[in-house]
Amino acid sequence: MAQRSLHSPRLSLLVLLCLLLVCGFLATSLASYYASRDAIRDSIVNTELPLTSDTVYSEIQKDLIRPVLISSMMSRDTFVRDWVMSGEQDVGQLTRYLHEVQNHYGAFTSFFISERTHTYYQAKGVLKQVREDEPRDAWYYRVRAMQEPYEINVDPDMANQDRLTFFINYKVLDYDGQFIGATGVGLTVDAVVKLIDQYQRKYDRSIYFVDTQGKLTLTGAEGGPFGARVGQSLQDIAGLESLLHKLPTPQSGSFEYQERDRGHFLNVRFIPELNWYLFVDKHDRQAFAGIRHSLYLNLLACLLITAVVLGLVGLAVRRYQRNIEALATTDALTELPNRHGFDLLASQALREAQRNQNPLSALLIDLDHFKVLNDTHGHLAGDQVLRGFASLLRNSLRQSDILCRWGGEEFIVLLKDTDHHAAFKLAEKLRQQIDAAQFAYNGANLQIATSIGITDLRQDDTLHSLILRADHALYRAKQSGRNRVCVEPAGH
Ligand SMILES: Nc1nc2c(ncn2[C@@H]2O[C@H](COP(=O)(O)OP(=O)(O)OP(=O)(O)O)[C@@H](O)[C@H]2O)c(=O)[nH]1
Repeated sequence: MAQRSLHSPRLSLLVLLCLLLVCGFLATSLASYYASRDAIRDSIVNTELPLTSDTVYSEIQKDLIRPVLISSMMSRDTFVRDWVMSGEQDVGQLTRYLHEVQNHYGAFTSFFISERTHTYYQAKGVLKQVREDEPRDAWYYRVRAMQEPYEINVDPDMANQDRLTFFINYKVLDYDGQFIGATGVGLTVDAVVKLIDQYQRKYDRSIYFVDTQGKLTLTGAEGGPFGARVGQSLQDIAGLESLLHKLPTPQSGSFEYQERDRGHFLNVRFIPELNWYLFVDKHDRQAFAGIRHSLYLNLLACLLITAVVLGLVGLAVRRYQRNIEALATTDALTELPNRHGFDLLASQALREAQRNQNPLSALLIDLDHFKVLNDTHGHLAGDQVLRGFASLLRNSLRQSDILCRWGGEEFIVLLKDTDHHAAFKLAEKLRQQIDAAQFAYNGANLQIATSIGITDLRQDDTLHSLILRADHALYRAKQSGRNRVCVEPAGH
């Protein structure tokens, strides 16, 4: 019971320490994880995505400004207007003109559509006649009807294997301001698509364009969000169905949405030249992977540190407890068991002897006139004699005998398997040895005599009754002149 009660505070201490360490480590690790997450999130929302959006936007503007100027010049060109107004006589003249513009300015295509004949001219010659009921020609009728002098449009170029092309469509007016046709140049969006691809690969983000109806208009080579293709509506893409309704207002800004188990950061910018939205989209799993990895490493390190600290504290506490236990049962001066230590050892020895009906004798040993020795030579000399006496006793007894400093200058010995006759012989031998012994102290040789009381164990004895009888025997030894051995046999 005593052992267990010593262990439970140790266990509580270790559990408490473990809780403190785990809570402390968890709190600091999680706090730094969430702080880093917020910092990364801020950087994505406020820096990374807007920067990508700016770059893509400026790339588009760069690509568009030159063609807009060229188209503007074409629409004001007197040759074109004169040629139309003089009845579109020599097709070769206009074709050469368009060919020259296309080659010189590096455009992908150049065109003129005549309002009078509805002929679509381009660098290679006449392409076709535009018709109001042909969906592919709707753009022309739109341009004709619009207020603004020009529009930028993205369409498949039917003259060039339907490659997606930016068209700058300018209205051409005669000298009286009457609409006589539409002209302009087209350039492929390959450069923008390449840029999109490069950014998507390098920075792990999706870049795509969406029109005001929510339809994907331009994506990287591998498609838009979740592989969606141009023409698909955001409303048909799982996870993005409700996105359009939630988009930031008025037209540009940041937005976050959830796609099953991962969050997305979205930067949306309205591009007035195209009447499109530019979407730059990044999911958080990749962004947070690094700090999540460090969080796991942190927690692992914390676990290891906790385990090591607990192990070391456990060892230290166990050693400390052992020392305390030893101190509690050992006499510091003689290093013999003290009365508490003796109680533990003696009770067990008594039980064993009584159970097995083995003889056992108790010797109560008291130094004679020790007070005189103390008074004459000093207390330290007394201590030295007590140490020497204890060591002499220890050396004269068997390992199995139980020896203890009972208090002051009194010692007790339990001799296992020994009746009072044998005990008497041993005690007498001890008494003579001590009588003859000299204890060196400070240049002097000190001598001391002992009185010894002996008794042996009865079946009904307790430790108390056994010692009481030995004490009677000791008393008789003292009374009858000291330096002698007296026996109080069990029968008395
Ligand atoms: N130096 C020293 N003296 C101690 C220690 N413990 C007890 N004593 C002394 O031992 C002395 C015991 O004195 P008494 O009980 O009168 O016994 P005594 O002088 O041996 O006389 P008798 O036992 O009658 O022969 C006291 O003076 C105590 O102070 C100790 O650890 N060191």
